[in-house]
Amino acid sequence: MRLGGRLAAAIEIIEDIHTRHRPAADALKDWGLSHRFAGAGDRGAIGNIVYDALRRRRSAAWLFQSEASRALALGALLLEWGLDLADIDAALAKDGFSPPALSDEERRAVAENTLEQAPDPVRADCPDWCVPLIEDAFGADWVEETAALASRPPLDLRVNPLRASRERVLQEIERSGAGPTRIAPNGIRIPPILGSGRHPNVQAEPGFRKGWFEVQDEGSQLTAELAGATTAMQVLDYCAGAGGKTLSLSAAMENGGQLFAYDAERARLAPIFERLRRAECRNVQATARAGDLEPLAGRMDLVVVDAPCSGSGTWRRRPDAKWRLTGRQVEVRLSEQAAILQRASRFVKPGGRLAYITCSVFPEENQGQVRNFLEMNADFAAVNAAALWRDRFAEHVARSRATDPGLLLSPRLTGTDGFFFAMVQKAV
Ligand SMILES: C[S@@+](CC[C@H](N)C(=O)[O-])C[C@H]1O[C@@H](n2cnc3c(N)ncnc32)[C@H](O)[C@@H]1O
Repeated sequence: MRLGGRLAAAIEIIEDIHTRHRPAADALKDWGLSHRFAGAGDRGAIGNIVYDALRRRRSAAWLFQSEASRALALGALLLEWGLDLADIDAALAKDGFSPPALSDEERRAVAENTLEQAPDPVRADCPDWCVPLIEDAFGADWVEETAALASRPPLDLRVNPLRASRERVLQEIERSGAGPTRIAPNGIRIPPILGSGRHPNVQAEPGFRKGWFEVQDEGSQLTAELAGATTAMQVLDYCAGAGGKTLSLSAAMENGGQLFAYDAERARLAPIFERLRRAECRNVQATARAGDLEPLAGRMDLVVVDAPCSGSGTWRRRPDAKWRLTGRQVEVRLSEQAAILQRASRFVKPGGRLAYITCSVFPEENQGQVRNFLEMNADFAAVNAAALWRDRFAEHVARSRATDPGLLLSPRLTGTDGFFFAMVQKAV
């Protein structure tokens, strides 16, 4: 397929996402199944147009003064693919499968509506209702910070030090353009792809099957590092999910101590068993039965709560979620988080710590939640997260944003997904 046909496919898929309110990944998968002639390169390029259109939806709509799927897809090419109108004209003219050529009205709209004149929420590419929340998080920088959440993400890997060194993994994937991450000690980054390119399928590498590395955003790696798990500890990962942080914690514990991985949803936890086996993590017991945790009450050195959240820090990777999210869903998350924090805190021993992590940038899910917890639990006090960061990542002190309590990571500050980290300690 050439660019014209790929553009036509992307328009069809964006239409499907909007009219049927479906996740982008599902719409792309269905399109692939019903267009089996399209190769992997075509599907990758079409996916890039769709995801770019969703990331830059308001900017694209502003340029064309239209919310139509066609405007969003064309906007993606102008805003993210480095093409101009002449490039698009040439691509459409060459390909019989192209959508109709640009109209005079479309050309006039693009000429008249530059992004410099656009209102802040348009340049930030976020829904209006989120603006007060994001402004509260980032103050005067909120437009630039939110715009960075609308950029293409890198592909980050975490090397498993139980199985391999970073140098060894870098050698294995050297053709991918990978290099060490800037901050995380075990991280590898393959930079964001350009245009129609695709990240390599790293999970097909022999090293992946041998447990040398996992796919994990650098921000997730950093929050797991900050939790400070060490060899002899008793640790509970209370919202373990598929185990991204569990694997990091197990490696930090050098397979020593005991690590309990719990998730209330059996299906979410299911992939952890294979991942633990592959990574040769031998200090982990995983369960979805809350009753199994009872003997651990009051005995944990460290409890990690990687709470369910709005996911607003991951909008680079899941831009469709940005437009589906509602204030009501955030409210539901807020009450879940408060309940989980309370329940998980029962397992902390006197003098032990609880790390609270989200992949949200909204203060009410983050420092607001921790403040409420501290108000209701006088036997806990905040640990200085900025000092923890300084101790571990001394060369990168200026990067994270201190909150009260906790700290925030973001694409613009740390080059990672948006993550919040806070630590509280129980009185002895
Ligand atoms: C952000 S995800 C965890 C991601 C995981 N820690 C990782 O690094 O891959 C949040 C998890 O919390 C789980 N969860 C939701 N409600 C819960 C509850 N009441 N108790 C424990 N886990 C819960 C969800 O099933 C989900 O897997």
